[in-house]
Amino acid sequence: MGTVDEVVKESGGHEERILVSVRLRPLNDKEILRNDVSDWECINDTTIIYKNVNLSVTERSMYPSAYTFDRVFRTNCSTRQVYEEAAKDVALSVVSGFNSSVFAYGQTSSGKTYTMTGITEYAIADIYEYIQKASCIILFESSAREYLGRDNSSSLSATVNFVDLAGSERASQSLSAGTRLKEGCHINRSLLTLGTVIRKLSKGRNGHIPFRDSKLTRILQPSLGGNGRTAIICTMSPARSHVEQSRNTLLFASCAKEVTTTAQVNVVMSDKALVKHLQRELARLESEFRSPRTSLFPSDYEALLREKNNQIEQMAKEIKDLTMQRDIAQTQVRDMRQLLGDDASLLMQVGLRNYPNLRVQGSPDYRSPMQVSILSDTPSIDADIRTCSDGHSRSSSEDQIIRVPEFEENFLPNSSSPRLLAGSSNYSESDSCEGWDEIEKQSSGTSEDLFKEVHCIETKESSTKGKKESNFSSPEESSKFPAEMTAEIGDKADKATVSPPADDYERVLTPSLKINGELTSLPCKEDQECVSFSPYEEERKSSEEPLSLPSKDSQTLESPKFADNRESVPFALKEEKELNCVHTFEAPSPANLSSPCELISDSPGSRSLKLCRSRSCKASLMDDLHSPRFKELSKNENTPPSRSERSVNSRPECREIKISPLNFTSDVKDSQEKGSTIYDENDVNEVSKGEDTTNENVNDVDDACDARTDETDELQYEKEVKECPEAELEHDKPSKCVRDVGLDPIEEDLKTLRSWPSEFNMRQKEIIELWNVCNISLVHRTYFFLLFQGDDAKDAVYMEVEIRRLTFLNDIYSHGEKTVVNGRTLSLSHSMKELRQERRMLRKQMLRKLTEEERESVYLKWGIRINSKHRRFQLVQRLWNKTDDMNHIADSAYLIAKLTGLMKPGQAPKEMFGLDFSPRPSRTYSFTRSLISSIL
Ligand SMILES: Nc1ncnc2c1ncn2[C@@H]1O[C@H](COP(=O)(O)OP(=O)(O)OP(=O)(O)O)[C@@H](O)[C@H]1O
Repeated sequence: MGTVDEVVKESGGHEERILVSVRLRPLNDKEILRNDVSDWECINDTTIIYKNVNLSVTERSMYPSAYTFDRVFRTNCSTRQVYEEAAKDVALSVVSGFNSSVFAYGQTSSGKTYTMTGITEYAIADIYEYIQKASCIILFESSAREYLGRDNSSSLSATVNFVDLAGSERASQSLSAGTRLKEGCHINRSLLTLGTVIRKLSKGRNGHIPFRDSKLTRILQPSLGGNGRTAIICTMSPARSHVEQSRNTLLFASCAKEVTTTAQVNVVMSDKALVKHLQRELARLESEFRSPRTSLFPSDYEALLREKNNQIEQMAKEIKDLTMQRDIAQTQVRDMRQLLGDDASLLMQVGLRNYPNLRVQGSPDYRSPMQVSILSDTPSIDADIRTCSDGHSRSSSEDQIIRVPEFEENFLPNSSSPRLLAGSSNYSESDSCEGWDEIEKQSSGTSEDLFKEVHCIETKESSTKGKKESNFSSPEESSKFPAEMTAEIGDKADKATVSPPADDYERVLTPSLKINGELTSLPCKEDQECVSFSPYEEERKSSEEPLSLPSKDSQTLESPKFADNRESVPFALKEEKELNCVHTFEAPSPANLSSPCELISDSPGSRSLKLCRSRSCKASLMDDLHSPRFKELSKNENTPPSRSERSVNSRPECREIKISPLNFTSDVKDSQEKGSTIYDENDVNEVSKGEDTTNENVNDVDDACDARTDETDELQYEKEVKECPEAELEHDKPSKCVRDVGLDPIEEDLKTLRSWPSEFNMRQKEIIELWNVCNISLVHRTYFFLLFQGDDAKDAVYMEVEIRRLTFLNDIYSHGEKTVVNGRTLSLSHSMKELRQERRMLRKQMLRKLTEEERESVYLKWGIRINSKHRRFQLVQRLWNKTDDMNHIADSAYLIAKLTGLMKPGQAPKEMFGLDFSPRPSRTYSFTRSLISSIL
């Protein structure tokens, strides 16, 4: 027999027969005394036989001699054994919710009470044991239900009956009378009814079952009627004297053996539980009805499985990518830590060589927390920051120097930002660091030197008599051009010979003809190309594509952006070995406003290039010729009031100066030896002092300028201003005419330098405001902001260019107009769109460039909740939005520099903002492409 748990598990609602057993008791003392014999014998566990050999043939034919039941117990079997094998299974069904009954059936004194007493005791004991275990379980389940909020008030309800029937007895044998006899009759009737019911039940449930014929059968109906398990233990005496009762008992047992019952679990549920159960069932059925997935076919399961597998693969890839990113980040952190662990000399080396100084404007005590936070891995930063702060914009080496890490990664300014000019776009292929190294090699110390060289030329030029310079440089001798030009001015200033440029050169210039001393503007043939040098220019479509060369540019100091494209913009200057430069202006017609320069010719066979060189001319490279700002500037205090009255046609005094190739080196050397650097204030003063001498040497040019004053019409003037505004200024100052050709910026810059710090701050704020209004690229702003800190006098030029450019854009945008630059339409909406794209890029870069800790630090600093939903979006939206808060501006710049892996500012070519004074690297360098690759 199994345990209670096993019984519970095995209980089921299936049809089964009544378990019938027979227990044979031993002869009792009375029977023994009577010498009664035992005629019954259990031959095995299931069969009992009648062994009286004295029966007649008739008796033998009437009564079977062997009876088989579920279990037969011999006389020596214990009640415990009877219980275990004949009653326990049924009795313990009650704990599983089945009704159960255990009967003891047999004649009087056959041992019914003797058997049932034991069985009941054992059964109760087992049930009690089960209840004890179950109580713990139920208690636990109740707690769980309570915890889970489940209401399960259903319970099992079953009964177990232990029935000790009265024994049937023959009235004759009991010798009872009176009430005892009457009782015996009722008992026998009940037993008879029970027998009848059993017999009928054994034949099936067809027909009427007389359960109500006796109280006994009415009571036992649930146990016999089907919903319950029943075990009948028939007890019998082995004595021959009771053979008839024993046969009846066995007959009863045999009938009972045929009776089948179908026991079912009796579950009792409260109304509340029933309602909830039904509601859940209803919800489940509705869910199945709505969701076809619950009734998926095998094919659907396959598709679902494939989908899940794909998702798993996708997630595995993402995990792999994230792991790789994490490893990279860890490597970077490790490298930085190693860097931190290096000695100070190494830091200095790294800082000076590989991390060019980035000058940062700041208030005296300004120190950007953001900077410290972001660049905390760059040890030199803090030190540099601490040692800085001069109180205002940098103007010396004591300025704050910020080293932005990851400068090996270049960045790409937004398309709306000024692009690298032609030369800049032709840097080399991939190794940006190498490119920078190249720049450094070629221009170490360099831009300054060359700038000085240029101004030395100007100084020297100023010392020549009546000579004017042209800044054209032949492609073959670009680096020498300024000197050559200067020399030519010195040698042939009075020749006014036309040096016809080659076609290609002519193509990029807006020529104007000067015939018999009169200049005639020629339409610019390549306006678009000329404009392409504006700051709005997109990167060149191809490095091989000949770049348009505005005459202004060609007049300006040697520009790297041209140097790289010299081969594609061949000049005839070398062949001609002379360059005519006419210190005069052409006032272009409105149609030719974009014409940056004019080509003049005074003879059919030759043409003179009217070259106007001035700072403004240089600046105009980056400015739009239509810029109203330009017009305003042209009317500034440095502009003689009479300039607007000049006429192009009345410039006889503006001689054409034939310039032949010069020895740049020697000239530069001479100039440098004289210390005539344009931005050296002392030198400037010297130049100013030497003004008279200069004037004497250039009288003819001065005369020309004077003469022009009376003939200039306003329109022409404006055109001139747009093209060569500074040069025009020189015409207003005859006494300075020649010197001004090269040195007019000096005086202007000199004035500026005297109040430069405040001037710088003012311009910087103006630029920042305009950036904001015009939706200029944040990367461009950042680069410009970090690059130009006012510590260099020539920054003024760049800032002026930037202001003009932005003013122009603002003017266009404020009128809702568009402008087309190099085939590209610029408008406010377009700039806004590009700004949004750039912000998206920056958002992505935050994940790539900043560690999680850094990002959290940034969020905290910028007042953004770390767990807010669109925290990166919020952050990029705040960048550069407080134009009046320089701390905010600096923080924005540092963050963007970090995100974009800003290029090495100290080595970055400033010409990307329109001007350049440094030589170009000989090798090509796809700077723009490297920027793109660094961002994408
Ligand atoms: N298996 C047995 N082993 C030994 N003695 C037994 C056994 N069965 C019954 N007896 C004895 O037989 C006598 C009669 O038993 P019991 O009272 O249980 O019979 P009964 O069937 O209940 O009679 P009644 O129907 O009158 O109640 C008792 O003294 C009992 O001890």
